[in-house]
Amino acid sequence: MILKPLKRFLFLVKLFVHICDNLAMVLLLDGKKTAKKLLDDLKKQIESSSLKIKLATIFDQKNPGSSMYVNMKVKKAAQVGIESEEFKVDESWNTDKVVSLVRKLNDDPTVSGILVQSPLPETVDEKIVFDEISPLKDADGLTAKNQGLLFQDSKIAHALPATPSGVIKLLNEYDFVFSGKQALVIGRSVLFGRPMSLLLVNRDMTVTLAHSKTPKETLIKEAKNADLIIVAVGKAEWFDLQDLKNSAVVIDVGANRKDSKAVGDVNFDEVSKRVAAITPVPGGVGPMTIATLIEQTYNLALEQKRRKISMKKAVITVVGDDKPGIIAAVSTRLSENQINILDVSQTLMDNVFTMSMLVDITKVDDKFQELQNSLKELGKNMSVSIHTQRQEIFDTISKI
Ligand SMILES: Nc1nc(=O)c2c([nH]1)NC[C@@H]1CN(c3ccc(C(=O)N[C@@H](CCC(=O)O)C(=O)O)cc3)C=[N+]21
Repeated sequence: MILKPLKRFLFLVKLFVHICDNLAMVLLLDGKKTAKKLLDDLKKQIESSSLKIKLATIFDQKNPGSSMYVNMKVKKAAQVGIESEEFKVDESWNTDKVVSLVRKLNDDPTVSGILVQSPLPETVDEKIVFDEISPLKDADGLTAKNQGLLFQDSKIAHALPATPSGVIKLLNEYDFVFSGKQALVIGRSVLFGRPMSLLLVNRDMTVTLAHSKTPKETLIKEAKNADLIIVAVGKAEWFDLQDLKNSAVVIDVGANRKDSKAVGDVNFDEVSKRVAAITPVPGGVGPMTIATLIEQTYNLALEQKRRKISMKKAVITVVGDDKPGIIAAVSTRLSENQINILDVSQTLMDNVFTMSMLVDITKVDDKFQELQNSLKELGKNMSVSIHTQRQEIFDTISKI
């Protein structure tokens, strides 16, 4: 008699466990929502900063994926108040031509950030192009300088590769604990796998970086022990290993198309049944990549403004009889001294040549007098008068 209620109770417990087992208990890591939160916050900051921010994008116009992703980035940037300028390249471009374009954008003070969308046409060596971007304008964090700072786990502020950084932000949003845990990253690209594994090592994880030459048995063994599995192999629904920790978190970095639908690198239906949390595609890593790129463009604009304020400037005036070679001689002397010309104006009145230049003397600030004398001497040799003054003097005069 006393056994009956107990049996019934045990049956209910078993039933409950069975139902829980079969319910989709997996937590979806919502990149769309997290990215929106980040961008809403950024929009407010940009509005109150009243900065004029511009992102320049370079991409292969014939690559359908690139056009689509760049369009998405441009649209999201516009929503938070960042302007874009697009530069389309095709296979008629070689590496040198793209490098010249990047250099022009580096020197353009209206451009805050540069994004080179991968892949560029086969006629262009992409890595050379990445490294030509000024680290101060590297919105996607892919230059050797910025990846080197990541390698060093440097305290110096630097842009991070946008996709792996977006993954970290998403995991943080869900309070994922990194330290001491086991990670498996599959894919060793410069854009993603390499920087991703470093970001995790820097957060005290033990990381396995697997790739196309990793034997299947190794992959199976590593996946079984991993607390965090990140898949970036570029093959639709490729990851379908069954033997996983039920506490594992799976991040799907894939951006593939199947029957014109967006699908990831993970077989979602199979894997999501066996783990604790997973990112969906669409709506996972993709939106986080875009939000991170945009946030970094804003950070670059802030840093550029800070440097502009602390920049030391001088005004150089050249007056004398017009003769060929004056401009060339002065600009050569300036570039030998690592001085950048910020602005120039020239006039010729009754054969009297006048030129004024605004220059950046930040690098030679402590040798200002030497510079003054050197230019004065140069003027004497050409029978023109060259006068150099710090710009602060003009600022003070206009205040009086
Ligand atoms: N220098 C460089 N930086 C990149 O960040 C970069 C790149 N090159 N080359 C190509 C990949 C690809 N990529 C994506 C960004 C957003 C989505 C995204 O938001 N996708 C939507 C789905 C869109 C759809 O396909 O319908 C989503 O996941 O919700 C996808 C893919 C950035 N990439």
